[in-house]
Parts: sequence; C-alpha cells; structure tokens
Amino acid sequence: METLEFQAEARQLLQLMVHSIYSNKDIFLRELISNASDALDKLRLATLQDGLEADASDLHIEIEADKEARTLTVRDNGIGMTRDEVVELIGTIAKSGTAELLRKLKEAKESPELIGQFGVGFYSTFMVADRVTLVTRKAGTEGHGTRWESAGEGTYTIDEAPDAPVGTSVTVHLRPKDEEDALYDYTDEWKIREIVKKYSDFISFPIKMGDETLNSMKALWARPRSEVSDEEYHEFYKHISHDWTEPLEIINMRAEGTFEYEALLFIPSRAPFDLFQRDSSRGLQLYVKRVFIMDDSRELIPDYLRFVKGVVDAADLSLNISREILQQDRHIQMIRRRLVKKVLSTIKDLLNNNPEKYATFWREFGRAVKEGLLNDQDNQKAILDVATFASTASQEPTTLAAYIERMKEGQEEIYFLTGESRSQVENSPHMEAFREQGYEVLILTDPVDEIWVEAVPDYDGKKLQSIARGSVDLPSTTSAEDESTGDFDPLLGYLKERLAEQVKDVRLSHRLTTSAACLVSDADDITPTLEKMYRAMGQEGPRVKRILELNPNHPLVSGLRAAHERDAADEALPETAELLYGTALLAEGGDLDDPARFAKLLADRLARTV
Ligand SMILES: Nc1ncnc2c1ncn2[C@@H]1O[C@H](COP(=O)(O)OP(=O)(O)OP(=O)(O)O)[C@@H](O)[C@H]1O
Repeated sequence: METLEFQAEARQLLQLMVHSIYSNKDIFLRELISNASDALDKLRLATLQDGLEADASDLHIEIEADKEARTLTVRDNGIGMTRDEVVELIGTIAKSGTAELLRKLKEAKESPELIGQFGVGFYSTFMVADRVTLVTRKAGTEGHGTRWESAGEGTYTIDEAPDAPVGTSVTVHLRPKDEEDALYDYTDEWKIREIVKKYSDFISFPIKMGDETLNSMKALWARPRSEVSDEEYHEFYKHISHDWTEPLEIINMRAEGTFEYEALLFIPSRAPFDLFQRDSSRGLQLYVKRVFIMDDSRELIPDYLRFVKGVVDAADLSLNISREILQQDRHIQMIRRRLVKKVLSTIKDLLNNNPEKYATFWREFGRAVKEGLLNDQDNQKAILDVATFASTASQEPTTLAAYIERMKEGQEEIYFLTGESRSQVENSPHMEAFREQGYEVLILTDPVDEIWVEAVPDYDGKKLQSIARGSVDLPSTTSAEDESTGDFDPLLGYLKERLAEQVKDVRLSHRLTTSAACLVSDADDITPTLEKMYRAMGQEGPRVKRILELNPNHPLVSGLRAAHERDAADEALPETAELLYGTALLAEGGDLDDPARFAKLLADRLARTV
C-alpha cells in the first residue's frame, strides 16, 4: 500500500468540502451518479468506436445502503480507471483557473455560484463522509484493480484490489447525521429515492436500489415541453453544464423530415469565469438516437455563442462518427445554422418581451456575441438587431434601431466613440461639439468594439462613424473657421513642421468647443487603441500618425497665433507646440512618449505664471 499526497489545489478544495461551505449536502449523490453515468457512456462509446471488447448489454448504476456500517455505495459497470488514472484524476485538479477560483472562493465565503464553477464532483463526498473508498478496474485491462482511500485530509492511499470487477464503486463512510447542519441520514432509502428523483431522473441508465429502478431514464429533450417541469430542466442543465445556478432561458427544437434531430439548449444566467480563455470548454453534447457520442462538440455552435449549453440528438448520424467527420458533415453544418438562428431569435424575444432578462443576458454575454460581427457575416444584421450599446442619451443602453429613431434632422450617420471607460469617453474632447449640439454618441468600451466597428460598414443604411476619425461635418456647426482660416494658415503650417514627428497634419476643428486641441485619426487609418492591441499581440507595424485639430476660439490657440504672427522665431513657440500636442494626447487617455519631459515643460511654464 502506498500513501500519496493530494496536489496543493486539490487539498484546498477538499478543505473547503470538509468544512462544507455549501449548505446543500444532498448533491454529493448526484455527483457520484453523474460520474457513474459518464463512465457508462464512455464504456459504450469505446465498444462502438474503438472496438473495445466489453459487455455493454447491462450498463447500470447500483446504490447500496448499509445502515449498520453507515455506508452508502454507488457502483457502476462502466469504463473504470487504471491505477495511474486514479492518481491523476482523483488526486489532482487539472482544470485551469482553479487556483484563481479558489482564491475568490476564500474571499467570498458563502458562494454556491462560485463553487458551482468547479464541478467539485467527487470531492463533494467529503461534505458527508469522514472517509471515502473507491475501488475500480478499467475495462479491457488485465490484472488487478485499484483501491483508493482517503479521509479527505492531506493524503490518500492506493492499493491493489485483486477481485475488483470492471467499473467503479465508491463507498462513502457517512458522518453522523446532523439535520441542523443539513446532514441527513443517507442510508435512509426514502432519502435516496428523493435525491435520485430530484436530481438524476433523466440519467439514461437505470439507477437501481435492490430490484427497484429509481429513475425514469427519459431523455428530457425528447419529451414535450409541457410535460417537463422547470425543475427537471434545471437539474438536467446542472448535469451537463456543471453550473449550479439556474439557466436564464431554455430552448427546445425539433426538426422532422429528411434530417431529424432534437435539441435542448440552455442560455446560462451567468458567464463562466473562463468565457474568454482559449481553453475553456465549449460546444454542445452530441447524441445519436439517445446514445451519448461526445461532449464539447464545437462543430454544433460557433465560438461566439460558446456559452450556450445543451444537447443535440441527431437521428441519422453514424454511432461511430468522429470529430474529423463532424467538421465536414453537411447535416451538422445545417443543424448549426439553425441553432444559431434560433439562439439569436430567442435573444431578440428577450429584448422585446423581457427587458430584465435581456439586460442580464447582454451584461454577461454581449461581449462574446459581438465577436460574431466579425466571424459570422451571414448573421451580422441579426446580431446587430439584438445588440445594445451604452450611449450619451441616457444611462440605459440602446439598440441601433432606437438610436436611429432618435437621430436629429439631417443626421446621416450613427456616431460612436471607443475608449476604455464610459467616463473617459464622455470626457473626451472629441465629444464637445456633439454634446453641445445635442447629437447622441454611442459609447463603446469593450475591447472587441474596436475591431468589429471596422468590419461593420452600416446598419439599416446608416454608416457607423467614429467621432474621433476623419473630418466631422456636423450640419449645424457654426463655421468659425470660414471667416478666419486665412489667419491661421501660417500657424498651422508652422505647427505641422514643428510636430512633423508626431502628427501628419494640423488643422482647425469642428468638434471642439471648450478644449484647445484634440487628436483624430484619418478616415482610413487604424485607431491608436487598435494599434496598441496589435502591438500587444506582437505585431509591430509602423506607427500611424494622427491629425492635430485646433479650436480657433480657444484663447490658447488664438494667443499662439498672435505670438506666431508677432515673431515666428519666438523661443517659447516650440515648447507651446509640444505642450499643446501633449495635452491633446492626455485628454483622450493616450500615453505620452516622454512624460517626464512633458511634466518639466509644464512646471516651468506654470512657474512663470505664478
Ligand atoms: N465512476 C467513475 N468511473 C470512471 N471514472 C471516474 C468515475 N468517477 C470519477 N471518474 C474520473 O475522475 C474524474 C474526476 O471526477 P470528478 O467528479 O472530480 O470531476 P469531473 O467529473 O471531471 O468534473 P465534474 O464533477 O465537474 O463533472 C472524472 O473526470 C473521471 O475521469
């Protein structure tokens, strides 16, 4: 017999279980049944696809309670584990992001939603047990099985189990019952029946206690919606998603005819912590005629809808279909297209009929959905229809359609400004004339906004126009410039030469009312934020120069013009030019090349005024 140590993260998680931070302890049984069901799926699949020689004719789960010994055993005749698999799968937590979640959990104390994200699985047995024994033998292997045991502290033991049958049995040595602490008598048959019915009724293998089968085994997606309770849907959702919170929306689909399939999809009510991590699990479960084929089937749903969970059961696929074949399968592509349409129309329904749910949805998943504007050309319009954006019009987000309704007489374009935060965007000098003249501007602050606005030319015939880009021609702009442009020409020429390193042009502005200057991008150039993003991804490119716009009505600008007129060789002029440029850059939240130098110039200049 060997004694081994749990990996550090596993130990922490176990600690949390032993000191039970989750009030509902009943779920340990659900977790064991869920693992057993997965193991049975795997065995059946291995016989179908990998030619494993094993008996798959009587796959089932058994529950056995021993009142005397105070133990509960859950046994399956599924795939089982080798010794090394036991060490790897039960002794460690492989999921990325676990350390971070654990840290959050510690801070948050009571937080079932957070634990839900772990898929605590097997470890949840330690909420009710002071010792757990697992005996297993891998299907298709020779020799002895493996016996694993632990009290949930720092270590576990591993031993040979010569007589173990194929499959896995987990025996939970129950702690004394303590109903005040929601620790029930789990050897009580009535309690077991209740838990199985509540959490595991849909499991597709028989769950037996003695001669009795406790579950109905009905595939939820095959049953009419009116016959399934919300609770049953929710339990099923938890089973496939490992999310313990209730889903926001349930979607049933059924297609009959040449290619038959049924789908049951869930939109979660909360984004998983790893929604934006590359290795996050995504995709749907694929079944063929009620037989589980694979998890995480990415072919069934595009990446931008990766938060959608659920099952697709197709009638006409081969049972041993591989991932490679899936990628090319015409029917799968057709299902995928239909699912996307259905999800988008469901979001639209929420938007129109259930603003509160929609708001939750968009807050949690809007950032992901917007990726579709780049990757799913066919549905660009449908995505824009269900998207909402922050706006200067009110604190409430707006759809593009509602924005267009509010457009001012003569306004042809949808104005937006990207940035890091609402306040930064609102206070940007670019906003001044728009605010003054009552033009609404969309405030786009998600990183993905920088990118999709480049890919979407218009909505409903109205061009999307960045107010920090190109020249602005507000219909009602007073043309301060027209009478006085001539006067400014020498100064503009001077500044252009002086700041040639920094900007490609200097011109008078239509968008400023209170600030002296701002920077804008040329209509066809990439924006500084996008440039920064490319750089962060390691794509060095030439620096894109921008345009400095001056407010002719600002005393600093008119004063500068006067000074330049008086004496073009004035020593203070180059410094003022530099300060003017630096201020414009700071005002939009940009980074100065040499902040120390800027600070010194500014301090010296201020010193002369006090
Ligand atoms: N009854 C079983 N038969 C075969 N393998 C099992 C069994 N129970 C657990 N395992 C293996 O141990 C792994 C860890 O199980 P655990 O319940 O901790 O997490 P999980 O099932 O992967 O995650 P989750 O609980 O989120 O589904 C499983 O992924 C599976 O590979």
